[in-house]
Amino acid sequence: MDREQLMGYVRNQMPERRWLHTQGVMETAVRLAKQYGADPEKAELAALLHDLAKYWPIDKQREMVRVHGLYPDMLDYDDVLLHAHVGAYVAKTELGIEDEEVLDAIRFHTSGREEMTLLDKVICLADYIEPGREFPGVDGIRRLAERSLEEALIAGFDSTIRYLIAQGKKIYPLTVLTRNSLIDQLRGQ
Ligand SMILES: Nc1ncnc2c1ncn2[C@@H]1O[C@H](COP(=O)(O)OP(=O)(O)O)[C@@H](O)[C@H]1O
Repeated sequence: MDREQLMGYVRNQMPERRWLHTQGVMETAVRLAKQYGADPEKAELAALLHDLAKYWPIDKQREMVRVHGLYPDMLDYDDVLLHAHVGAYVAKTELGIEDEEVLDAIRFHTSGREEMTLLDKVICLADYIEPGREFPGVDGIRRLAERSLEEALIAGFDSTIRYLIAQGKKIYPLTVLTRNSLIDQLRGQ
């Protein structure tokens, strides 16, 4: 599929407000990629595809994670985590995306992972700060994004972890490991 076909495909998978979010993530990811030296084309592609499975029925997502062995430990946590792995799987097997860097950035855009690549960081942060986002603290994260990907991402994960604690929800541990790893990176370890 070419870029226009992929845009049409993704747009058909989601309601209009999520398509606006996707476009916001694309613009922000390209800007961050240029600012921090990642590949803007890969950033735009990963951003376009990152939420493609977000509105797929949860039963279908759970089934795909089980059947295809996509990070099955996620099945014990919030279902919202699944769409990232399902999206990467669909991008690879149905949309012909072969670039593993792009696929990983889709795969880990919600949870993060230890030793995130530059592209992973760009997509994850763009998802937090695209212009349509309005959660408490988002402007502070936007300001941090002007000087440090890592500081901004830590603030983003802090906000997610605080939210999960306030809701009494379980925290998928990879996000905690991701945050620890980003703190080590900031300290130059
Ligand atoms: N480590 C985690 N453990 C459990 N749930 C998480 C974790 N990280 C993120 N989430 C859930 O995922 C949501 C964010 O997912 P995301 O794909 O960015 O959705 P949206 O784009 O709608 O904000 C958080 O609000 C939280 O509910």
